[in-house]
Amino acid sequence: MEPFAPGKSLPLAVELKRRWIALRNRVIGSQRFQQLAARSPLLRPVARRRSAMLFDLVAGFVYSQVLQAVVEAGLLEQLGDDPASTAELAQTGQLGLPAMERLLRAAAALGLVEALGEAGWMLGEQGAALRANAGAQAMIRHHRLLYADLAEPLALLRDDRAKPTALSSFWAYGTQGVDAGEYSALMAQSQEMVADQVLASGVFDRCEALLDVGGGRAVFAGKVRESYPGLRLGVFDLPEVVAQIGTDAAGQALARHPGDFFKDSLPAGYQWISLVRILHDHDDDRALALLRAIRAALPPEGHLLVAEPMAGVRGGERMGDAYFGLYLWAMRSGRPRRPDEIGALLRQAGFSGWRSVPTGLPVVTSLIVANT
Ligand SMILES: C[S@@+](CC[C@H](N)C(=O)[O-])C[C@H]1O[C@@H](n2cnc3c(N)ncnc32)[C@H](O)[C@@H]1O
Repeated sequence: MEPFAPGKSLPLAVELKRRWIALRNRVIGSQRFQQLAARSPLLRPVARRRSAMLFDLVAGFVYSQVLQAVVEAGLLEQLGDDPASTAELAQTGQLGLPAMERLLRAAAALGLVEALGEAGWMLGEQGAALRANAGAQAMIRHHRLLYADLAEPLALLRDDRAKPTALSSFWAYGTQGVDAGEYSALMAQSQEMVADQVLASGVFDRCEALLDVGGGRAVFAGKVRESYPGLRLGVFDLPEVVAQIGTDAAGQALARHPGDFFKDSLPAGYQWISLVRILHDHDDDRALALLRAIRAALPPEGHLLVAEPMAGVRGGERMGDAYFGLYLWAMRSGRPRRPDEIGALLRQAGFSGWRSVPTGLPVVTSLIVANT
């Protein structure tokens, strides 16, 4: 992107957009407009919504810490069915009474718990949704590492990914001899939401054989099996991860392929390959090498499914660009990509074409299907 030089002519569409943004920002930033909006019955709801959004940005870190305290203090489990008093909750969370009172009031303001007068506390709407979502709870606990890395965000960005971070140490699986158990468990817990989106899209309706590359403990493959019992399934992952796949009937029914996708060739004989939450973990050179290896393993009428939160997708911008943008920066590898950026890598890797497949929840995942 070239630096903007005043007076330099821009293409008409860009110039019109520049003028519109400049005018809008002057109006929104003017104190007179803000006072007018606050007084006008017509503009007041918009002004309130905008200031609430701005305040959420200002206070987001505090909200996340309240969330973490609620999860770690065991409040979701204790308030699962029956109400509990502040004193009971204080005992569970190992907090003093005033501290628990303060936490509960903060959690109530965020919809995590709800006061039941003298009878104590119950889960709020957000708390009830979160209690049913083991994956989200696992991510909240895991965020302790991300927030440690983000304590000085500018320092993290200026460092240009040179120094190890808490997240990069956590994800240094396999290659550096770190136990694969903890990260595989985290991935497995948050997989259900992703698998639901993929299966609802119907992309596998005509698939006969699928290899899930980077398939972890085969949670995704297991969900595919439930929806398509006749489908032949395989999982490729690092040897220590493949070794963790269960030995129950479902685990035995799939082919296990231990290996390193940057060093070993992928097994042939599968009409479809899936990459679920894999590509964005890797910088462009490694992502391209992986796509080339996949292209080489697929038959002439083969397909690749890429499933991950993507950048620039309407409804998923906060997850793709803001959350994963910073998460992967702190991890020191990978980046969220727009569908067209993934498409360009697919073309470079030798795929003949690709298409985006819409999902109901782009914050959970977007989908791309490529053809050989
Ligand atoms: C972010 S996890 C995603 C797991 C799973 N697809 C999911 O969505 O839950 C990345 C997976 O890629 C595997 N992986 C990382 N590097 C690998 C490599 N070089 N070769 C094979 N698998 C690898 C990891 O072991 C892990 O299971």
